Formats: sequence, C-alpha cells, structure tokens
Amino acid sequence: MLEAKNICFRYRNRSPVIDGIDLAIRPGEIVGMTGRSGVGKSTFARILAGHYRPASGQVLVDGAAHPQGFNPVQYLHQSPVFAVNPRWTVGKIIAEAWQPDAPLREAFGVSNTWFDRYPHEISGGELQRVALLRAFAPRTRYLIADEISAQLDPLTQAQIWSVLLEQAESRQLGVLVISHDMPLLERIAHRIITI
Ligand SMILES: Nc1ncnc2c1ncn2[C@@H]1O[C@H](COP(=O)(O)OP(=O)(O)OP(=O)(O)O)[C@@H](O)[C@H]1O
Repeated sequence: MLEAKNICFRYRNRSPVIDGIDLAIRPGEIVGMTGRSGVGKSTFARILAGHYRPASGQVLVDGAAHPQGFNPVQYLHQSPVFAVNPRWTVGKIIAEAWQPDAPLREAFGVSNTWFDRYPHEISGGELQRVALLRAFAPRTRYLIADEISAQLDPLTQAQIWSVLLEQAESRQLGVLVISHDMPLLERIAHRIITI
C-alpha cells in the first residue's frame, strides 16, 4: 500500500499548501484526484513520490520509507520535458530505467527510430509516451499520473489510458490519476477524491 499519513507541507516561509492530508492507495487500485487549480495536488503528488519531504506526517511505500536507488513510486509530470535529462537520447532515458520489449514499446506507441534523438527532437506527445514507457519498469509499484494527457489529442489520450490501465491491472500497480477532467476520472478511477 502507498500511504500518506497526516501530510503537511509549506514552500519556504509561505503559509501551508498541504495541511493534514491522508491517503492510501492499494496495489491494483486506480484513485482519481481533483481539486481547484493551485490547491496543492502536484505538491502532494511529489510528496507521495518522495521528491519533497513533508513538514510533518509520513509516506510509507509498502510499509517502509522510500527506498534508496530506483523509486517504486514513479511520478509522471504533465510536461515530460521537465522530467527527462535534455542531454540524454531517448534510448538512454529509457535504458536507464529498464529494457522494455518490442511489444510493450509498440503498445505505448514508442518508435525505436526515436532512440538516437534528444527529447527536443520528438513531439511533446511522443515524449509523454517515452516517459510512460520508462515509468513501467519492473520495479515500479505505484504510478502518479499528474495531468499526463491534457496536452494530447483525443486519439492519443485514449490509446495511452488504455495501455496504462491494462498494464496497471496486469502488474497490480496502484495509480493516482490527477486531473481536472471529471469524465475521464469517472471512466477510469475506482474512487475519486477532491482536495
Ligand atoms: N516551487 C514552489 N515554490 C513556491 N510555491 C509553489 C511552488 N510550487 C507550487 N507553489 C504554490 O503552491 C500552491 C500549490 O501548487 P500545486 O502546483 O501543488 O497546485 P495544483 O493543485 O497541482 O494546481 P494545478 O491544478 O493548477 O496544476 C500554489 O499556490 C503554487 O503557486
């Protein structure tokens, strides 16, 4: 289980952004999260992924703190260009996490002709698919999808969600889907929380 217990957080000397949030995501569970712009969804997501340390409260990944090394809680950014090393090729970005086989690459719509290109040499939607494929490493247990499909065309959106949900189900990953798109959340999430 991915558990957040009574999380509080503030940026530097500002007033609290997150003030006492609890959440538990079971393996195989798809949880939707929504809430008005600026309420703290991405901040909370990054605390869950272990990128930010909460001022108080704790996050437990299957009963323990985030392990060193590969992070089993993979955070997918709404703008994947901020999540990848711009000096690495697409091939290196994926290979640093794992070596997906050809059927999975094809399922995510990732072409191996992109492998010797740099992130700025493929489109935003293509880079989002690369980030997704990378996040599906065998050691991943939980995925945090932070507005990952807002910038994609409807066909690519549908394709990405279909592969993501199928893979999450077969690997029993817990997924937090952050979105303002309520019809999307109602379609894919087992439950929806508003913060
Ligand atoms: N690095 C930062 N330093 C200072 N304040 C920040 C920082 N990042 C975010 N904030 C502020 O913290 C608050 C929460 O931001 P956050 O991005 O978590 O909200 P959100 O709910 O994800 O918003 P949106 O739906 O617009 O993506 C906002 O008021 C934002 O301006």
